[in-house]
Amino acid sequence: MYHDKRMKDIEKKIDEYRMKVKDSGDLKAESGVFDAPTLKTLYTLASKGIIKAMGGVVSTGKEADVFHALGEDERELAIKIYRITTSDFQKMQDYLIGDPRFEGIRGTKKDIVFAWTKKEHRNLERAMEVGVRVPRPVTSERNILVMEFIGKDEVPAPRLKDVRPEDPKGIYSKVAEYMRLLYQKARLVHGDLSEYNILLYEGEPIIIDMGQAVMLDHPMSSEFLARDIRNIVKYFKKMGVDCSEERLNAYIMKKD
Ligand SMILES: Nc1ncnc2c1ncn2[C@@H]1O[C@H](COP(=O)(O)OP(=O)(O)OP(=O)(O)O)[C@@H](O)[C@H]1O
Ligand SMILES: [Mg+2]
Repeated sequence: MYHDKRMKDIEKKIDEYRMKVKDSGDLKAESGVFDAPTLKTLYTLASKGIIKAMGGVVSTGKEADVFHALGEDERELAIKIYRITTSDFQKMQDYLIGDPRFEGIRGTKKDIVFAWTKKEHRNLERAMEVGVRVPRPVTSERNILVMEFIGKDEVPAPRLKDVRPEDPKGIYSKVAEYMRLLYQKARLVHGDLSEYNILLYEGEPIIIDMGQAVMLDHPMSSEFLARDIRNIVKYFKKMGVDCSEERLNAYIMKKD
């Protein structure tokens, strides 16, 4: 076949990954991520020319694994692969409910994970459109989201959690502005915002992990916002920034 080589490269990378996984005795990751349908989806993305080569694992988690990859023009990509077998469907369904964009998504676990992947893609697009710095989404296909890799030469940017920012006050102001833009312009609440889901790249905060973000008319959106505010204020207070939940809330709510 004409795209044989590309596929072989991907296969090889995946085999290497499997080997690594086997060596560490962690078979869960292996069976959870690269099931046959996921492999097929990776092949589809490769045959469309979106993925040129798979790289190493960036992160393995409960719901998803993130890999490094190369795309067109050697551009670095992050490939987020949601697990079909081990994801928390109940939770996903709760977050999909009340979202007019995904009304009536029921069906199999697979359908829910696919809708979830698309939801993260759309949320990233929406956030980007209103000026929030997020990884630029490239495409999504079934349970795989392809996006801009935040980092350089296969090294991902650290999470806020992993570093002590030089200018915590400046970073706080940006994060507060992003929360406000999300709320006022995109009509979204992140829903899992904390130092775990903000990367620091070239001195700039970048918001990630938007799968669970909900629109303002979601029944839990106020609670999610209150929790996001609590997390952010707690973290930046620890970094010595003068901030409070009340003031951040007022700033987010302020209409201009
Ligand atoms: N676009 C990206 N560029 C670089 N690194 C990324 C990117 N997206 C995610 N990562 C890395 O992968 C990790 C997990 O990604 P993310 O937070 O989106 O998944 P998650 O839903 O939290 O997964 P889980 O909660 O199951 O671990 C992040 O903490 C970050 O280190
Ligand atoms: Mg995360």
